[in-house]
Amino acid sequence: MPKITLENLIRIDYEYVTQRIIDFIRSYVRDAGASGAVIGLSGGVDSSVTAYLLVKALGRDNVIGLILPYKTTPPEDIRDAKYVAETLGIKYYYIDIGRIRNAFAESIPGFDESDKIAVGNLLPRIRMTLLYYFANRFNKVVAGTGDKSELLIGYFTKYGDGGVDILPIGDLYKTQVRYLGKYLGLPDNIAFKPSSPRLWEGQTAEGELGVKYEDVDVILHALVDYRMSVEQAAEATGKPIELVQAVWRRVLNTEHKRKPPIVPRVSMRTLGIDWRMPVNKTGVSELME
Ligand SMILES: Nc1ncnc2c1ncn2[C@@H]1O[C@H](COP(=O)(O)OP(=O)(O)OC[C@H]2O[C@@H]([n+]3cccc(C(=O)O)c3)[C@H](O)[C@@H]2O)[C@@H](O)[C@H]1O
Ligand SMILES: Nc1ncnc2c1ncn2[C@@H]1O[C@H](COP(=O)(O)OP(=O)(O)OP(=O)(O)O)[C@@H](O)[C@H]1O
Ligand SMILES: [Mg+2]
Repeated sequence: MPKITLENLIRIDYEYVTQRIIDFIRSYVRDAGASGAVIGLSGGVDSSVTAYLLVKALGRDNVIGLILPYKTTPPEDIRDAKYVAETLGIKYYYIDIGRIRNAFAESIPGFDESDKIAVGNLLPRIRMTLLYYFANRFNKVVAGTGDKSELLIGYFTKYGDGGVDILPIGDLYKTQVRYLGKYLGLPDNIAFKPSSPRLWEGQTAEGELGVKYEDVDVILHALVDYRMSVEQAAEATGKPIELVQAVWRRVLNTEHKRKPPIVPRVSMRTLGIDWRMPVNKTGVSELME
């Protein structure tokens, strides 16, 4: 049985990966007939790396950044998001989403501030709405920033930061994204910043999940890429079986977030069951070409 380590996981060819992703972004945006991409800049590693890749692929004049802080956003995140936009030389908009968020709070009967998840998830969903406003307005696609770790364990808000058009770094684990950031020239304070959705004060990803991304990543690598059983993955990674089980449970419980909504069959041909249209890689019907 192979030994699965973080050292091996981060030893990938970052030059090759960068080129693959650049080619993907460029051809996708072209084939979709869009003029570029819009991205939310949080000052975190995922959005910073994705922004660097977008600019390499599309040129700085075709990328728009949105900096969308709420009061739970720390000042250093705003500073880092501005640093990314200004270093890349892209146009960016700064919109404090406090008033929008509070309009929801005031409009919802019985709004319960103590429900961290229901209330916190409003923030990514407000950001998604603003990203699509700019995408519609300037004929752009919305670039998502989810990485393979977050996508597989479902650590994102459904139709919030999960509501996007493309996921350029979706096949890279969080730890790999950090080293890709270094390769692309991101400063260490962004590349190695502890991950956080900043949905409430003091929230960190590892605090909420109860497991470090370094562990999540090797465990997922064993379970998903090597197709190991939970027992095999525990042995190959040297991680406790309870931890491996907990990660696997997250993967299974969040499958609904990675799938289009399900339709029950009541007719002769049903979406998602036997309606299959030949489409090109942008999802547009090939019959139109
Ligand atoms: N089996 C099923 N089939 C179809 N739909 C199902 C379902 N189970 C739940 N659902 C639906 O999904 C909803 C729950 O999912 P969702 O609304 O996303 O809510 P949930 O997964 O509970 O919360 C989002 C999580 O992602 C984290 N997050 C959010 C944003 C960014 C980041 C980050 O990494 O930075 C992390 C956040 O801290 C929180 O832990 C349910 O209310 C229900 O509507
Ligand atoms: N204050 C913000 N302004 C603009 N976009 C934001 C803001 N906060 C979050 N987002 C968007 O939501 C995405 C998901 O947040 P998430 O925290 O997972 O990513 P990140 O901050 O880039 O990296 P990390 O997961 O390591 O914290 C961000 O990448 C960004 O596109
Ligand atoms: Mg973050």
